[in-house]
Amino acid sequence: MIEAQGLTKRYGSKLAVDQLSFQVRPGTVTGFLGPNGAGKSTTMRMVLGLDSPTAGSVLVNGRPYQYLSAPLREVGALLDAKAMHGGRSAFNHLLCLAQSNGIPRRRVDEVLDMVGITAVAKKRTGGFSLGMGQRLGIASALLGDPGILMFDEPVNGLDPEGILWIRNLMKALAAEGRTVFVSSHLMSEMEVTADHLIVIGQGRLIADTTMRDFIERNSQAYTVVRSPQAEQLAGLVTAKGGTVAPDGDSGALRVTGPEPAAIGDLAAEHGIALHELSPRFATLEEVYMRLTQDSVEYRSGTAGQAPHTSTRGSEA
Ligand SMILES: Nc1ncnc2c1ncn2[C@@H]1O[C@H](COP(=O)(O)OP(=O)(O)OP(=O)(O)O)[C@@H](O)[C@H]1O
Repeated sequence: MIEAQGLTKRYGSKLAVDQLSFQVRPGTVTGFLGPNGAGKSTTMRMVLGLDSPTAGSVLVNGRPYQYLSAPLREVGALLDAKAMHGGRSAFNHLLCLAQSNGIPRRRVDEVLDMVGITAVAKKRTGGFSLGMGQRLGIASALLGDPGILMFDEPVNGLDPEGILWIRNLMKALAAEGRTVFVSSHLMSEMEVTADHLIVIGQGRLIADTTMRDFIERNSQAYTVVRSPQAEQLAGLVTAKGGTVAPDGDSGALRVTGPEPAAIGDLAAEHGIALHELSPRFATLEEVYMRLTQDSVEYRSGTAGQAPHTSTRGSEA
């Protein structure tokens, strides 16, 4: 468990983290989202004692990081994949870490195997690709078999196979009961990986909730309905208080108000054939862009445009 209480970090006149309070719990993947410069890395550095808070506190398993007797066995982190000695081999990099933390040598082989870089373990890390570097960084995080794992942008530089691997790894670590705290700018990836979200903007907490709640609360669900008797159905839905609009130029209707089941029942009662009845929710990206647009520090000309929607099961 990671617990931040009134966590604040000021760099000169810049308030990078502003009274953040949150808990990251075991057994789930918690996504940490926020625009560039929102304070995610600063927060993660404070969790690891690499930066000290200006005010407030952050505890790892109930204690400040500095007071953990075997830190690598309690929390493993991937913060900056390039932060390693390029002249050393992957094996030696991990061995040094293991030896200085009382971790047995065989664990080095285990984590090399887990992240799939055994074949290049004796090569100098200076020649590693970004993806191999990420895997080695993850191997370092896993070395102490810690109950808490923190990953800052872990899918950076990974190919689709690598991204899928990281997704499954994070889910598996959480399913083992570990605390998994991960930041990413890849919303589509976060949407299928994280169960819980902590969203910050300009150092302040914007949301701390489940993925499902975050999307459902902050977007209006609607149903796409396709029927050869669309006009008749539209009249019936409107009479019941629903709102009907064309769904783009697809010929389908976009119905807001009644649940899909109620629309289906209404159609059946009146002998209206349905060719499609699809519940739709906003994507995480769409909701995120809307909620964080006021706290974006660096903005390009097209940011926030062209929202997309996704088809999700009605249970989503
Ligand atoms: N050592 C530092 N000295 C001065 N300002 C800093 C320092 N570290 C971070 N900042 C500032 O604090 C703010 C938060 O930065 P931080 O790197 O934590 O954001 P972030 O959410 O991780 O951003 P990104 O998504 O771009 O990695 C930014 O405005 C940044 O410029």
